[in-house]
Amino acid sequence: MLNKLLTLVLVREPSRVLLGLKKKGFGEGKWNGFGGKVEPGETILEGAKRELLEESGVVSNSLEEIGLLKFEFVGDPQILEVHVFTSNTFEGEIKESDGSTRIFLHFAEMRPQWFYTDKIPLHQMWADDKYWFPMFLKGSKFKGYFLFEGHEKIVKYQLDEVEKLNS
Ligand SMILES: Nc1[nH]c(=O)nc2c1ncn2[C@H]1C[C@H](O)[C@@H](COP(=O)(O)OP(=O)(O)OP(=O)(O)O)O1
Repeated sequence: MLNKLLTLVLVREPSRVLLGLKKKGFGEGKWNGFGGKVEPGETILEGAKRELLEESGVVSNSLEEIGLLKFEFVGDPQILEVHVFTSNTFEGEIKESDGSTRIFLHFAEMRPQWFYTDKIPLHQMWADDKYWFPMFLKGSKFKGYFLFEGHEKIVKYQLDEVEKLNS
C-alpha cells in the first residue's frame, strides 16, 4: 500500500512558534503545525504552502523541509508519511482569535496562536512531538518512525538527526 502523504508546517520567529488548535478531524483537540493531505497534481511543497494558507491565513515563500516522519498505527496497514517544513518569514495576516474574527474562526479547522519556545504545549500535542520538537527548535533536520497504539501511546520509535533529508 502506498504511504499517505501529509505536510506539517511550523512557522517560527527566533523565540516563538505558530501552532494551531485542531478543532475537528484527525488530531482533534491537539496543538500542531499546519498541514494536511497532499492533493493529486500538486507537489509536497505546494501542498504545504496551500494548507498553511488555508489554515493560518499566511503565505510563505521560504518553506524549508526539515523533517520526515512516518507513523504507523497498530492494526492499520496504512503508513502516514509526514513532511515537516519550517519558515521564518510569512506574508499576510494570521487568523488569530480576536473579536472581529470570532465568527469566522468558529468555522475554521485550526485556531492559530503563537507559543514561546520554552512554553510549547507538548502535553496537548501528538505524543511524538516531544521527541522531535527539540531537534526542530535547535535547527536540526530529522527522520523518524513511530508506531502508535491508539492515538496517545507510542509502542516503538526510532528518531535520528540527519544532515540531509534526501527522501
Ligand atoms: N503523529 C503526528 N504528529 C504530528 O506532530 N503531526 C501529525 C501526526 N500525525 C498527523 N499529523 C499532522 C499531519 C497533518 O498536518 C495533520 C493531519 O492532516 P489533515 O488535517 O489532512 O487530517 P484530516 O483527517 O483532518 O483531514 P481532512 O479529512 O482533509 O479534514 O496532522
